[in-house]
Amino acid sequence: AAEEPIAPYAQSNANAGAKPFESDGMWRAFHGREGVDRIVDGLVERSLVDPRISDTFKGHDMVRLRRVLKEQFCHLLGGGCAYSGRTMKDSHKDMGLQTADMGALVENLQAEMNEEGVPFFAQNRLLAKLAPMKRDVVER
Ligand code: HEM
Repeated sequence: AAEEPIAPYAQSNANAGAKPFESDGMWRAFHGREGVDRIVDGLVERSLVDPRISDTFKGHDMVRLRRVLKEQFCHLLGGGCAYSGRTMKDSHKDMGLQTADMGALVENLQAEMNEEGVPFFAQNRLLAKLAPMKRDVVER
């Protein structure tokens, strides 16, 4: 499916907001590309019907979001993907996100990781990597 055009920006793995895990243990715990694709698709679908946060996603390009979110997770989990998306600060600016929105998204991610059968310790290692991004996502 086609993506909507966006303003140009500098692409870099540094935009992904954290350094990747170095071994392939996490990538395997998430069942590789197929597992990550299922988790990201499920996360987006779950968030689109979640009354707490669904409005936030309206009018945004979900084709692009799915693609770059899959890249970001693959990159961070040590799957060897390059991340081609924007920084976490640029991606979420002017969206007015609050701590509760971050909590809702994390709950949806946990539900998808559970459904995929990702071991609990591996779930928590990913969540610990994402947690510091809160300062770039949520508005002070
Ligand atoms: C650690 C937490 C989060 C991560 C890692 C994350 C990751 C991302 C990524 C990779 C993108 C796409 C960047 C691009 O288009 O170049 C994005 C965009 C977006 N995120 Fe997040 N996100 C997080 C939190 C949230 C929360 C809490 C919400 C709302 C409840 C949210 C809603 C959105 C929306 C609506 C977009 C589309 C923005 C646009 O169209 O320009 N995100 N996010």
